[in-house]
Parts: sequence; C-alpha cells; structure tokens
Amino acid sequence: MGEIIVVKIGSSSLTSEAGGLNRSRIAYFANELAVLHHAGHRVVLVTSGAVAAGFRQIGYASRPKQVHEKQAAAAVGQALLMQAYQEAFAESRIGVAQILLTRADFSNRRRIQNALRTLDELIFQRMIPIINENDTVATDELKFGDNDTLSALVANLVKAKHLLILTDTDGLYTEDPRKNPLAIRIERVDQISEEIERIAGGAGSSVGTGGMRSKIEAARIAMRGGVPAFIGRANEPGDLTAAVAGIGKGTYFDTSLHNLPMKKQWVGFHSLPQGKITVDEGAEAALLSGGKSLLPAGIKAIEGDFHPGDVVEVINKNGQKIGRGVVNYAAWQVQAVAGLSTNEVKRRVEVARIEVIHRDEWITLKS
Ligand SMILES: Nc1ncnc2c1ncn2[C@@H]1O[C@H](COP(=O)(O)OP(=O)(O)O)[C@@H](O)[C@H]1O
Ligand SMILES: N[C@@H](CCC(=O)OP(=O)(O)O)C(=O)O
Repeated sequence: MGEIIVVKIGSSSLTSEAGGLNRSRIAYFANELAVLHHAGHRVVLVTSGAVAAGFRQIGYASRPKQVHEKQAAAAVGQALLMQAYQEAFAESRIGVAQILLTRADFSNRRRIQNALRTLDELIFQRMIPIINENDTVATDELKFGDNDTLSALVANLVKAKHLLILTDTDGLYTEDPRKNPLAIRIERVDQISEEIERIAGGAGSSVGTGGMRSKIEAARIAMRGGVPAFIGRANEPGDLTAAVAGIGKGTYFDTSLHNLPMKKQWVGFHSLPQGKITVDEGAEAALLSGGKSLLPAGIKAIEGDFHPGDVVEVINKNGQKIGRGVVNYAAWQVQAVAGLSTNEVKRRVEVARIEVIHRDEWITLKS
C-alpha cells in the first residue's frame, strides 16, 4: 500500500473573511486529495473551518471572540463542513469519515490507541478520515486555537510519511509577507532554531487562529516523531502531488529520521505533565549528554502532586524546560530524598526503581 499522507487545511484556505464555506476551494482540495488517493496513497485529512463556516448562520457579524460563541459556531459549522467534504469527495467516489479529537484524548494512552485503531481500519477500508478538534469540549484549543498541533500529533500517531500543512501563504518567510512584501521564502529547514521561531511571529489571518508560529510548533513535533513536514500553499491543479514530490510551493522541514518509539512520543508530546522537577547542573548534563537516568542526588526542587507512572517536566537551574519523563516516585517520596545518595535513598523510601526517571522513559525537549 502507498504512503500515509496527513494533510492539514487551515480555515484561511477554506472560508471567506466574511464567513461561510468557499465551496470551490473545498472541491479543489477534494480533487487534489482524490488524485493522491487514486495513486494509492493513504490520505488522512485534518481540517479547520468549523467556526468560520458556522458563525454567519448563527447570526454573528464576524468571527466570534468569546469561547462559548466559537463553540456554538463550530457546532453549526462542523456539520456544514462535513457535508461539503462528503459531497465533494463523492464526485471522485471516495467515502469520508468524521473524527473529532481533543488534546486530552492524546494524553490518555487507551483513548488514543482506540482512536488509532479506528483510523487504521478506516484507512484500510480506503475511506478518508476527516479530523477536527472536538470544539464543544476542547475549549483550550479554541482559545489558543491550532489544528496545526493536532495535525502533527495525528501524523506521528499514524506514522505518516508526510505532513502537509496547507495555508494561505506559500511557506515560511524571513518576515510576515503580509507586512513586508520584500520578505524572502525559506526553502528548507533542518532544525527549528530560535531564529526560525522568532521570524514565525504571532497569530495569523482574521479567520485562522494559529498563525505561522503554531505551524512551526507543529513542524517541530512532526520532525521529532520522524515525520517530514511541509508548510505551504496549494491553489492550482497538481500542487498537492508536487508538495508530496518535494517540489511544492512552500517550506520543507526535514527530519534526520530519529524515529521515536511510541512510548517516548507519548511522553514527549501527548501526555499532560502532572508536576515539575528542578535538577542541578550535574543531573542536567547526565540527562542531556550523558545518556543517563535521573537519580535523586541531582534533584533540587519539585512542584505538583504526582504519582508513580505520571509524566513530569524537568527544569534546569535557569528555569528552562529540558525534557519530560515518567516518574517512578510519588511527589512526597522525591521530596523526602531529593539531593541524597542512592544508598541513603534505599534506606528511606521503598520504590520500584531507584531512578526517579529512567532513561528509557525520558525525552529531551531542549532546542
Ligand atoms: N514569517 C512568516 N512567514 C509566512 N507567514 C507568516 C509569517 N509570520 C506570520 N505569518 C502569517 O501566518 C498566516 C497563516 O496563518 P493562519 O492565518 O493561522 O492560517 P491557517 O488558517 O491556514 O491556519 C499567513 O497568512 C501570514 O500572514
Ligand atoms: N477547530 C477549529 C479550528 C480553529 C482554527 O481556526 O484553526 P486554523 O485555521 O487551523 O488556525 C475550527 O474548525 O474552526
């Protein structure tokens, strides 16, 4: 079977500023995706546009700002969005399926494994799964809004060969091209440096929410998971096939293919940390460059009421996040033995493993 390709389409590509779906854009994307599908690829679509599609029907004059209004607009718009896709894909004799996910679903291993099983079966049956955030319950996503992150998490989950993030701009520019027409497009990025983050700036168009910043964040998550990403535009026949072939109108984010095992992906990107552990310089070096586990001796402080098996963030002495890991201790146990030698620890607490975070359950997140 062909490669799995996750395509994310932003609100700005599907709707007009005044609200409502742009049917000809939907027909265009359905055709482009149908070409990939009929070429044997396995396509998963992540789409925004529910709020933008629905707000006018409710009677709001412009895209609502309040979360409960956005939720209501999304509830109306999601049905319109699916109906439009279903009709457009039917032209190419392709069936579609709706999947609504929240960030919390990703942080629960059982729920996300279930979602994966559903996705696998739909893909196997040659349907196109169409995913959006479950906006009725996912208020955080509506507030900070980005289906970009969702698409990267999905791409990692299904082990996609490509993640294509489609937007109204043909890639990442040295500055926001709307503000500076002389900005230059960056063709290829192999590491997301602070400079890249800086030029990605803030939020984007009036109908979209995430802007370039959330797309860069998404590219980072995908790259970490071993999925190369593309951020760009598709507006002419053949553009999507060109994007898959590496000659699209946009920016490519390469991956050195350090494919992370599923467990580490979950620790790093899907789990919700339950606390924080601050470590000293020695422990930081052991974790970041020594390939070692975290022992109580290097711990300076803790925050939160975590339990064995929970994920915590690890912070260095400058307050920077350096990674995440699964703890083998409860918070009170770490508190009791922080800074102590291994022999002393064994005398004071009873734990399944002496490492507070074992190497195999650790992921470095410092860029
Ligand atoms: N450095 C940059 N390069 C390209 N686009 C940028 C940059 N900084 C900000 N942007 C803005 O990000 C917008 C795309 O984000 P957004 O409106 O959220 O799209 P979508 O709805 O597709 O998710 C572009 O229209 C552009 O104005
Ligand atoms: N779930 C929301 C997504 C919000 C949104 O606008 O996202 P995006 O256009 O990807 O920046 C919707 O469908 O309207």
